[in-house]
Amino acid sequence: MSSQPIKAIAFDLDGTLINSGPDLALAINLMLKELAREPLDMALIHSFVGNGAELLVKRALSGSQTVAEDLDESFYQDARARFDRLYAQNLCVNTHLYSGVRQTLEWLDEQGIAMAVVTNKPYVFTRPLLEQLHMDHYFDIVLGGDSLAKRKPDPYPLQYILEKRQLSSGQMLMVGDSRNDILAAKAAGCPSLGLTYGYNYGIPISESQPDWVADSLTALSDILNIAH
Ligand SMILES: O=C(O)COP(=O)(O)O
Ligand SMILES: [Mg+2]
Repeated sequence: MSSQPIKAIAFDLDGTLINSGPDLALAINLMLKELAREPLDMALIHSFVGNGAELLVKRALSGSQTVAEDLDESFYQDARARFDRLYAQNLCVNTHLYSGVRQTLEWLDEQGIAMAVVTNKPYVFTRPLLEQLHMDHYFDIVLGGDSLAKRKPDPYPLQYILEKRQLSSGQMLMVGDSRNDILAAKAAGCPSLGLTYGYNYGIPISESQPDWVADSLTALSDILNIAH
């Protein structure tokens, strides 16, 4: 456990704050339909989430976690353009905040905790999604998977925020559902909370050994050790 008080939190988005899996699956299956391919099972598509849109689309076209070696680049580019259009049209059909998220963000805001979003989702989808879900005002820093030169599991996005906020790594908590979040936190020297309900390639988040594991974001009040 961090010996320093937590002053800031970096939140992952997909599978942590919002249940975006249904709409990601919707857009992927609409893309496959346009390509005259069979739809994929929603759980399988969810297991492809975590490394951003490029790998999501490439995995979907391959039908597996491992991208097919013979996947044609121009076929991918065509499919990706279709996905980008279809996901932009369906960002918020079934996407919603997980239970306890809004109340927890509201409470953290009241406590003066500085909050950022660090997602691997392309930025072009991230900002409109936060706005459509009326949660953009909680975050003064929002980084998409393509906002900086490197993305999670690289620590660079977290180091970028620490630098901006003039904080040491022990003062910022990373909260996420994927091993990429925990790997980024460990590499940056930040403490981490792993949530059990999101998308982690079908693997329990505890295997990544975050400092804390919880079933709900409301656990943050205990972790931050501030009287609620
Ligand atoms: O879009 C993804 O692949 C993952 O997004 P996340 O980093 O918010 O979980
Ligand atoms: Mg996630």
